[in-house]
Amino acid sequence: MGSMDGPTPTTENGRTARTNTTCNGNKQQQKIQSDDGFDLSVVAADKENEVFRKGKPGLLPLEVGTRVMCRWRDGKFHPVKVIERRKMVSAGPNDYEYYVHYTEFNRRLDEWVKLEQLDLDSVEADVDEKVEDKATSLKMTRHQKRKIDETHVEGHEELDAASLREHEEFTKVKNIATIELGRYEIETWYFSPFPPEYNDSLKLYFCEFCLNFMKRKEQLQRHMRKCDLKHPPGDEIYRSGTLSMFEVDGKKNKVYGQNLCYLAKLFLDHKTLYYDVDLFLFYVLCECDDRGCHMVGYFSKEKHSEESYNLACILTLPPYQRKGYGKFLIAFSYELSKKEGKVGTPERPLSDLGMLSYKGYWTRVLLEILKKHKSNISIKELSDMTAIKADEILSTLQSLELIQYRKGQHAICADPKVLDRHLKAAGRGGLEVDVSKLIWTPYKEQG
Ligand SMILES: CC(=O)SCCNC(=O)CCNC(=O)[C@H](O)C(C)(C)COP(=O)(O)OP(=O)(O)OC[C@H]1O[C@@H](n2cnc3c(N)ncnc32)[C@H](O)[C@@H]1OP(=O)(O)O
Repeated sequence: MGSMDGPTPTTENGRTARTNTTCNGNKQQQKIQSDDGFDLSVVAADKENEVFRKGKPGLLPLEVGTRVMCRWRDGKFHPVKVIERRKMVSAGPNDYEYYVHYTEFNRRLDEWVKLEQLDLDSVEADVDEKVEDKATSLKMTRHQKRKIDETHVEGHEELDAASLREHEEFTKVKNIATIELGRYEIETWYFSPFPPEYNDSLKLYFCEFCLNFMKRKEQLQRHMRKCDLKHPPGDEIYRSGTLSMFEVDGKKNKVYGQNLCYLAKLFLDHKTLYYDVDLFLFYVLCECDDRGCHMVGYFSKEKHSEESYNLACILTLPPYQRKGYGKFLIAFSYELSKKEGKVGTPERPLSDLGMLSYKGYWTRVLLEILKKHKSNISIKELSDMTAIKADEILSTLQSLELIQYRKGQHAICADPKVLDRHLKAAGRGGLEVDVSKLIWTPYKEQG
């Protein structure tokens, strides 16, 4: 496979990518065929690349910021940007691994790749670094501010450009690669600001009940012999079959709340990590068996929200995703809002998966009501029935083209056939919340 100068393009994919891109990765290369159908452009490109590599002895190691094509797990080449590089153990001068961001994909797919996964012929000549230099030499941008808020490391307002960049770079690369939680080993998605003593650990071991985390398996085994929790600390407010929901008060269970935030940040990108867990309630969903209650996912909720947020962060742990638990958690958050007699909305920004789940939930809930009531119902009534904010009802129905604007007013036009078509397209409903099993009163500050 790869030599010190880069991979020899012997695979079909390598060859395909090469024929489609030139050295700067943008222009399409003309396909030249010989009489017997052999693709001569490959040979031509190989020659050209040879020259390119020889002509650019400084190509390797690649600079941070380089844009290049990279072979992904689907076997195809995709454009990436190099975020970071590291020398490999027992390495030659150019033996680096590269941490890349696939520019077409979400950041959770960022990963370390080997040189042979990169198509060096597609390296773009200009490295982005200069542009980034410019940005960091200016005052802090909104984006940078947000990045810092995300990880909530205090004192950043004081940072000079160099330290700021150092911090940005630090958070760009996933620190923990995998975690062990209960019977699952889970690959992480994003950076999470664990205390510095965990910085050198690629894997962390979590107690699935108290969520304490450790660097070594033996520590976890020792801990499990002592830990007397078999479910999240707090009140069980819902039980239906094997499914239970626990309400954990961040003020009463500070360490648990913080551990949960560290864990959740590994799968949440644009969310602030609040150390100040006192202000939150955590609703932890569990599948229960004779060994205990195993966390499936959770959502957090501010005790008092001025913006009528009924959910701050939501997570279904990856092994449990796409099984309807996300919609269950969303439905649960609205059931709590109904009990409070308030409308609610999730805190922004929503992630891509968060947005998909919410849109799916809103669509299904609204269509099912419209099916029963035909169009004789107003947005206000829908909002009262569902605890969904009127704005979100309007935008959902607008996206389904069920709203007409007549005489200065929005009117719902719901043809039963159209409703059925949309309902079919809306997919599965998710796990149902059986409201009769919810035993809960809204949070009240204790005197
Ligand atoms: C306010 C906020 O916190 S925003 C941040 C939201 N949280 C995150 O992004 C954390 C990481 N992601 C997750 O934890 C999960 O993906 C959640 C919580 C968003 C959804 O949880 P899940 O248990 O997978 O949800 P559920 O099984 O009910 O599916 C929800 C719907 O979202 C869509 N969806 C969810 N995941 C995917 C996916 N990977 N690809 C395509 N569609 C998806 C589908 O429409 C799905 O319904 P379907 O399976 O019937 O087609």
